Amino acid sequence: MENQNEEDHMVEFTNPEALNSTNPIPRPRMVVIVKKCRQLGLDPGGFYQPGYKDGAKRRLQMMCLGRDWDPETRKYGSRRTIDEELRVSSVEEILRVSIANFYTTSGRLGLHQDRDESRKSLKEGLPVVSISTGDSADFLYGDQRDIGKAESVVLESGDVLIFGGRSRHIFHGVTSIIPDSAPMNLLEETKLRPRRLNLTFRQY
Ligand SMILES: O=C(O)CCC(=O)C(=O)O
Ligand SMILES: [Fe+2]
Repeated sequence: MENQNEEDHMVEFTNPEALNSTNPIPRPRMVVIVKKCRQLGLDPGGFYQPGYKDGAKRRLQMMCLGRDWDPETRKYGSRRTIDEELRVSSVEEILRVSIANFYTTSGRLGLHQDRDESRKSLKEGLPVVSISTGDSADFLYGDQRDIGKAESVVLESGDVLIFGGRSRHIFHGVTSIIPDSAPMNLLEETKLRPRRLNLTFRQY
């Protein structure tokens, strides 16, 4: 959010519901999600390795469903035609923005805030809903961009992490992917290579 003062960045982790990790997605549903992402990801307009403004590459593969987020300009553009496919999902209909990240075992995502959504969405603290599948990840979060002061939690396949309200502006990132930690039956049923797929949903 532009012109946000330092105080607005402060996050209090007093509301456990604002940042929680549970395991609510049943495996058959996960299989459907992973297969759909795999199919969309292989299409033109699917997964690609985004970069930073300075030319460095991010250490993950990304695909936007719903509005298209440009990691270089950090702005949302119009929808991609490929979206029509996933619009069958009611969650996507409501929340409008979904970004899929695909991590190999060397994948990482530095500490950052999700703050490119509309001023209204950010101000209201509308939650980011994050679904993890495949290999587990060491996920870091905190109220400052400081790895040394951040807390960590392992996100496993099937975990849903929700950060909204006062936790909407947490700094967060992925420090490592835990090799060979994906549930074997998920890999067998989806033919997903043993990697991590993360889906985030946001209201623009
Ligand atoms: O992969 C994750 O768990 C986090 C993804 C994320 O923070 C993002 O896409 O903004
Ligand atoms: Fe994020």
